[in-house]
Amino acid sequence: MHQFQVKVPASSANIGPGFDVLGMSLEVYMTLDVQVSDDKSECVLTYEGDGAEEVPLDIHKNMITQTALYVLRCHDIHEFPMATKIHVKNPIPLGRGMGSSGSAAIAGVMLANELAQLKLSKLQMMDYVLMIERHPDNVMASMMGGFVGSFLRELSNTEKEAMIPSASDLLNNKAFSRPPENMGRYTKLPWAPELKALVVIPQFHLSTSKARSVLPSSYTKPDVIYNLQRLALLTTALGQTPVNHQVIHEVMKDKVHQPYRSQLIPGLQTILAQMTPESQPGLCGICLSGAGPTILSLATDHYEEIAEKMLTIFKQNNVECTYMVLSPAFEGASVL
Ligand SMILES: Nc1ncnc2c1ncn2[C@@H]1O[C@H](COP(=O)(O)OP(=O)(O)OP(=O)(O)O)[C@@H](O)[C@H]1O
Ligand SMILES: N[C@@H](CCO)C(=O)O
Repeated sequence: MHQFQVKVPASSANIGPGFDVLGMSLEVYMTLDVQVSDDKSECVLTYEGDGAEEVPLDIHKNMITQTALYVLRCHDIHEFPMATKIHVKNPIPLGRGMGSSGSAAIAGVMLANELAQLKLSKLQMMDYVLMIERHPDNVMASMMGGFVGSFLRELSNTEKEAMIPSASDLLNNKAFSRPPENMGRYTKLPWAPELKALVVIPQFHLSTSKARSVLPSSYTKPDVIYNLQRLALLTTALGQTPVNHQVIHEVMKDKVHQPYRSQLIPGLQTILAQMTPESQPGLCGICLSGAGPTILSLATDHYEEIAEKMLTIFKQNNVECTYMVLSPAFEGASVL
């Protein structure tokens, strides 16, 4: 019997001004325990954790196994080995801005790579992940680990054609396209050891597609400059010890996505306006985590007080929340 475990961290994307550029992995992990035996039983998927009531267990409908089947199809393999048992444990909240879909796509690609012994490198696996996720910030951080900046290289016209089918059509086997090679480029950025991520997670779902649909199709020059200036400093400010709380607070501000998404997240505007390093000892910066509704705060201490203040503001807006204090998952995704 062949047994292995796929382990993929959650992630937080954007980190303020780095829309679709910056991401950090978070040390809360989805795991897949996989057993392949040579008896004649069916492929079985079981699941526990967040989303257990809603996530399909049919391997042709579940995003993890659909992604694995897409990768296998690209290698002329059309089904899982017969007796594959996959047990998913998922503590990553679905549809909340902690990269659940990116982690699921990575888990699926790593599952296929291991089952079929494809011997793809992490960057080669990222090509398949990017066919599903399309923007690199969450998935590059989850796969590579730590605090990461990334972009998609420019594609030729032929390569652009490979990207025409939607992720949904690729996953549902309604279209077939191999990914362009070496699409994703990344760099790991420094991270000060005293910084931790506090994620305050509202108990409602916000899909990334809905949160992207409220964004404008163009931006004013002052707003673009506002973000670029902050982004440049942010990439080094988060790696400097001792951390400068005030500088980080200023450079985590954003004018590209948060102002538009705040209509979808009651309480976000108040949190951004009221909570500063001056009012909350230990707090550095605050931003929307990914597409939201989770709020990411970077802080050096007093995590509980910061969280309680946010929970109070959310409660005044009739939103219940939970929270976690997490370090970056520096090693990224792995197969054990
Ligand atoms: N473990 C999983 N198993 C199956 N499907 C999943 C899993 N995790 C996520 N998904 C799919 O991804 C969807 C959520 O993706 P979405 O991009 O909207 O949010 P997110 O990835 O949690 O947030 P963000 O991209 O803002 O960080 C779920 O509704 C589900 O369809
Ligand atoms: N950069 C993405 C992250 C969420 O998947 C967004 O904010 O839409």
